[in-house]
Amino acid sequence: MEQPHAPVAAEAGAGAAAAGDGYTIRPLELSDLSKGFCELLAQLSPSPPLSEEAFRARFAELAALGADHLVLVAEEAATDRLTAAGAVLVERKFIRRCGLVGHLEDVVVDAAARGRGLGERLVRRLVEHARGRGCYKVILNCTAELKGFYAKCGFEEKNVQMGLYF
Ligand SMILES: CC(=O)SCCNC(=O)CCNC(=O)[C@H](O)C(C)(C)COP(=O)(O)OP(=O)(O)OC[C@H]1O[C@@H](n2cnc3c(N)ncnc32)[C@H](O)[C@@H]1OP(=O)(O)O
Repeated sequence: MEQPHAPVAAEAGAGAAAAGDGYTIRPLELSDLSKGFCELLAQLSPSPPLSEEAFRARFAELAALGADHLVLVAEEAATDRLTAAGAVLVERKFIRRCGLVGHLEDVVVDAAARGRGLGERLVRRLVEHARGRGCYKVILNCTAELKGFYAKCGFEEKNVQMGLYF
């Protein structure tokens, strides 16, 4: 039986796309909890394993946002394991005639698969989704070490990032 997935799967540019390198980039599915999703996120930030209940609850919340929240993953055909993930959120503003802004978040490629162009492919798909939704820009926060990677993905440095942690 086909696994349920967020409604955004039907959006232009958001569906599964197989490439000749053995990876399929597609929207996150409920079955991805058992395909290494949490282990992948743990390479980005401390991220203890989620219970199936917690994962399902968050998945349902995000699915309710429709195409305004897209999580893409890359699955390796040979292993059925996830090798990359990333998300884009669409912010609905009043300024710019009720303009839309895309926020790129939580981009990660498994350490064993880095340097093969997967990160850039994933980011470009997420950007394409934001553009397709009508966003006038996509923004992100990253460390100075990652400026080169995001420059390769078409981004340029703008302003200063600030944070207030609780
Ligand atoms: C908004 C956010 O989520 S910020 C958080 C980003 N994620 C992380 O820091 C998690 C740990 N790191 C990773 O998961 C990966 O290293 C990523 C996502 C940063 C890069 O993924 P990769 O698949 O290795 O990158 P990819 O192979 O697509 O690289 C594309 C280009 O960027 C370059 N590049 C990759 N990483 C870097 C870097 N750190 N600095 C400079 N250039 C880089 C590559 O050399 C390549 O250039 P080329 O086309 O000239 O060969």
